[in-house]
Amino acid sequence: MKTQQLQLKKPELEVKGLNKRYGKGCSNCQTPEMLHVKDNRCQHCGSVWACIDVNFELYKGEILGIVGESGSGKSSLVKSLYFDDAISSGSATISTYKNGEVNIFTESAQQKRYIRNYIMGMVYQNPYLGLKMSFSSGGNIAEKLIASGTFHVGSIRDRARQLLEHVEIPLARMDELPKNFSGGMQQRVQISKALANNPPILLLDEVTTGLDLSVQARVLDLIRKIQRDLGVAMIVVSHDLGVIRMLADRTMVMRHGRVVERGLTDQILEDPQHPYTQQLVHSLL
Ligand SMILES: Nc1ncnc2c1ncn2[C@@H]1O[C@H](COP(=O)(O)OP(=O)(O)OP(=O)(O)O)[C@@H](O)[C@H]1O
Repeated sequence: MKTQQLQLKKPELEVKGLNKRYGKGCSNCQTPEMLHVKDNRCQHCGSVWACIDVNFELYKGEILGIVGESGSGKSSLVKSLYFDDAISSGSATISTYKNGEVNIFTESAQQKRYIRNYIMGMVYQNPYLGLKMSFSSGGNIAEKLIASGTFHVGSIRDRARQLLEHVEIPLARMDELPKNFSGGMQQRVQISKALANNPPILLLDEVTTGLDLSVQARVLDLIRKIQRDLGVAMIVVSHDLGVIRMLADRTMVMRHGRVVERGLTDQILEDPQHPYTQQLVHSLL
């Protein structure tokens, strides 16, 4: 989707002024502007401003890539959005949640659980964070469905079959523990679990990092297929511009907690403006 087309639509997710600090902070780092250093770490108390004034929109059915070197704040951003980590300040609204009129970060714990169950799915780099390895693959999906109020065993198994088929897990393995699966299969089960309740937004954090190239390609194909078939809006986090090039319509480049460049992925790859992006792009060539 092109930028002009996107701008005519209401964003699915809109994030404004998101700040996230790890650590208690001290009189020298109450705000990120006070740091006066090249990076985002306070030299006095060691606190880190992992996300600094992050603003962006995510539109229905698009894939937004977030790229940057290790420690640039990519994971902190998606973990904050999924409420894994509490933010320091900022707001996010979702058009399909209370008409986009409520800052999701100030909602109650119960409402945040609702958002995690129905509105957002998350796929982690480490499948141990997204899956219960002592539950079968079908059981993992069932857990998500039960959390959202589906209790009929037949319906749960039907939905689990449908989801596992979608991610190309042989149905004969539905009752096996995912800890016996390969890394690529575990990621595919994680994706199916994250999609269990048809969330309009899917967050994917370095989901192919550490996989063999051929396995990586299969997972990337699957992500593209899901976007095509289901029209889910996705945020794809990766340190690898190759992954971003394959998947993302638009891309944001992060460095030391800040977004230093954003635009159509092709544009960023062909004509990077920020010296840091130029460096990233040249390392890909
Ligand atoms: N739980 C935590 N406690 C303290 N500091 C943290 C914590 N998690 C992340 N950080 C710091 O926040 C900064 C951003 O980390 P983050 O994991 O978001 O970066 P990233 O771009 O996702 O990198 P990577 O791909 O290596 O995970 C880093 O300086 C990191 O050390």
